[in-house]
Amino acid sequence: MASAASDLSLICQSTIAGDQRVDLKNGVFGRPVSTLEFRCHGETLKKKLGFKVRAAVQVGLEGSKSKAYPKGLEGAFQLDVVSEGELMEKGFLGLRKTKLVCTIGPACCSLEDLEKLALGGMNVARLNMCHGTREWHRDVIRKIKKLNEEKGFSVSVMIDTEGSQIHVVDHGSPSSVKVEEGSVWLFTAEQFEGSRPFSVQANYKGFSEGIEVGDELVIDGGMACFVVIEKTGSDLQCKCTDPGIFLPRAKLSFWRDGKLVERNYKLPTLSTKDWADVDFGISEGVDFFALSFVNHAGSIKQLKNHLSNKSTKSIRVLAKIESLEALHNLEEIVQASDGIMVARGDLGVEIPLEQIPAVQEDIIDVCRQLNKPVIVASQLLESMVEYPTPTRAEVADVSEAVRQYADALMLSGESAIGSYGPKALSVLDMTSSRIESWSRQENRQSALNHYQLGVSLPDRIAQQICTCAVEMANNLGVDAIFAYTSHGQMASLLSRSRPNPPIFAFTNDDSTRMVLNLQWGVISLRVDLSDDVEYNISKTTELMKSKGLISQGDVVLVVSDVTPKRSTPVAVQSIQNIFFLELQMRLRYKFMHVYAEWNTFEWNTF
Ligand SMILES: Nc1ncnc2c1ncn2[C@@H]1O[C@H](COP(=O)(O)OP(=O)(O)OP(=O)(O)O)[C@@H](O)[C@H]1O
Ligand SMILES: CC(=O)C(=O)O
Ligand SMILES: [K+]
Ligand SMILES: [Mg+2]
Repeated sequence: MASAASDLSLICQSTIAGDQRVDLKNGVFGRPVSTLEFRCHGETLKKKLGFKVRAAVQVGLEGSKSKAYPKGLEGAFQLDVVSEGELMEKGFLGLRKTKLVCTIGPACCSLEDLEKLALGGMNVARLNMCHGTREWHRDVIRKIKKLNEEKGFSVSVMIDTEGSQIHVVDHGSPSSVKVEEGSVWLFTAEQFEGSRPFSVQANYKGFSEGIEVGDELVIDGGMACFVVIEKTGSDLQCKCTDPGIFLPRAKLSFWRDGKLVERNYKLPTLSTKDWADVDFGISEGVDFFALSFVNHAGSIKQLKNHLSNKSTKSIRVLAKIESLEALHNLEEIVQASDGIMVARGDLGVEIPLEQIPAVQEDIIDVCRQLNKPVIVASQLLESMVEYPTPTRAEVADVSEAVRQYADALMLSGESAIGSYGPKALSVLDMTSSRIESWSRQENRQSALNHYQLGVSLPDRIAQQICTCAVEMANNLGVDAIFAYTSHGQMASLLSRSRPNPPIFAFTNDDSTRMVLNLQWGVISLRVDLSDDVEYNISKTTELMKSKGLISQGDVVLVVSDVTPKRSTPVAVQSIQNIFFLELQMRLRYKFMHVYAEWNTFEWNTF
């Protein structure tokens, strides 16, 4: 261990040819800090390390018995029952990495149905505020919390706001209305009761602003098409050019010369109803808000600001990318948010469908660069709303999203109103596990084109350490990565590099535990952490062992962002100096937790 103290070089066995050097000499206050160095040593080092790491955990386990644990560490150890069962049954590499989100609706809102979904691997339950009453939503949230508490699940709750969008008013008429070619329809904002033949009410009176005769009106991204033949005031007479059907709340978009007519309706991203839904979500202790029809970073910042004033717990804000404008402002939106949903349903109303696959891949890529979790949503298994098996094309679509390393996949109508919700969930579960395993075998982990996330030195160090830790974990073939993390930052940085082994994130913060549910490859556990990392490692290893979750010979790589308390008081006059030293300690400290696993235990073993 002592050898690490003065020389801050991290030597990492790597199969990548050539030297990789990360220079941290820019330093703090103009003084050099140190150098992290990754060297490629080939087979010799690999063997040696492999053996020592293996020996290490065994020694760690034996040695831990004689240690007195600090107060607090004896407490709770919460791993959700589903991950525990999966781990027992399939081992570390059998744990699914891709997370699953289910939309809750009338078909799955009983306690029994929710339990079935939880058992089937639902990580996050989504409530769409477009549908259902306040009481219904409250009831569902409470049932999920009850299941978590009483049955040991760890299902997070997401509220998806209604947002503002131009659509057809639902008059409670038949679930679909046929549109024949050549038929002429009136589109109006004028309110009427019940259904009127060949008349459609739009939900917003400015729906036809800027629209001209000759423009194309597309229903739900192509369910039916019209051409505008007459405009009187805000009313439009439209003739059907491509027959199809109207579904309830069908969405309207206008096109001219093959391009979307982009109009600024000045509709708020968060309406009065949305704000009321947000406050309801806060009071019910939800974990995520997914903000519909985000167009720029401002609305995300506004909501985050509101949450930091109103909520005692940390609630994450996801931006739904479902408009052309959002695509124009993608990077600033991703930066401002805590995660993204690729909302392909509404996105397909604003961009041609054939562009969706490429746009999806681009969004996922930006999210990984900027280290934000991303959900791929809508129509993944649409045919399963009605049928018990998916189409081959749907399975291919799911596989593609997994292969692109999306953090999570989402069911909408399949679980909310379909007859085969749990079956659809198991299709997602099995398909993701299969593709993940194939990706590992094919060694398809593409090196991240490393976007520098942090600006400050500690942030840059954390990023380098996590990237390197994942490379080590993959190259050494370790069984699991343990991360000790208060706010989840370290766990998320590890997830960003999509390691082969699962990441067990031990956290002392309940909300961190729940929000990590959306992060690829992370299994979060609630434990009482000490500020002594050595004890954290010994204790959690022992607890995992006592539950039969790890055994002799397993190789675990440890990363920690829980830093020790300073034992000496800060002298104000030499504050610069102390900051410098502290940072060095921190660097050394973190560094040692990637490194220490072989260095410390080398010392223990021999
Ligand atoms: N709470 C609910 N109550 C009744 N029906 C629901 C509920 N949630 C979803 N649904 C049904 O499931 C379908 C798919 O759900 P989804 O959440 O994708 O809705 P959506 O209306 O397409 O809107 P969004 O664009 O916000 O996702 C909806 O069209 C609706 O019929
Ligand atoms: C999920 C959603 O809102 C959409 O796909 O439009
Ligand atoms: K919504
Ligand atoms: Mg939508």
